[in-house]
Amino acid sequence: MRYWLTKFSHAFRGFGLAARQESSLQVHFAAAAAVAALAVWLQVSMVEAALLTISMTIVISAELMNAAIERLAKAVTREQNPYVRDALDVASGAVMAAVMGAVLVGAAVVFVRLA
Ligand SMILES: Nc1ncnc2c1ncn2[C@@H]1O[C@H](COP(=O)(O)OP(=O)(O)OP(=O)(O)O)[C@@H](O)[C@H]1O
Repeated sequence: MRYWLTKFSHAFRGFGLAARQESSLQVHFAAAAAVAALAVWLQVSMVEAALLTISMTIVISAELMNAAIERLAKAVTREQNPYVRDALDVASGAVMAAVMGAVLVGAAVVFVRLA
């Protein structure tokens, strides 16, 4: 039991740290809140709400992984390094892919509701 409590405390520490320090994560939180408000206003179905929730969770998870990779990169070297550059850019690409998917899902839900 103590093992799991320790693991959760580490996870919550990481989440809180990223939430405080990563401005892009704060933008995603604001966007998620706006999407949630829009979903309530549009009275989306349970399935649509689940799709929106999964999409937003993927974006926030990708942003957390990106923040983790940025910190690891800084720990590895402060010098210019082509592998570090590729790793950081691929991590940013993962966030961009997640955001594009979430925008598509959001647009589809809005289209279906307003059509
Ligand atoms: N050590 C490095 N070697 C080579 N390229 C790097 C290195 N560090 C950063 N870069 C390049 O600069 C880009 C921005 O890096 P990073 O995200 O760390 O910058 P930042 O401005 O501090 O970002 P943030 O504001 O999100 O903290 C990376 O995507 C990568 O292309």
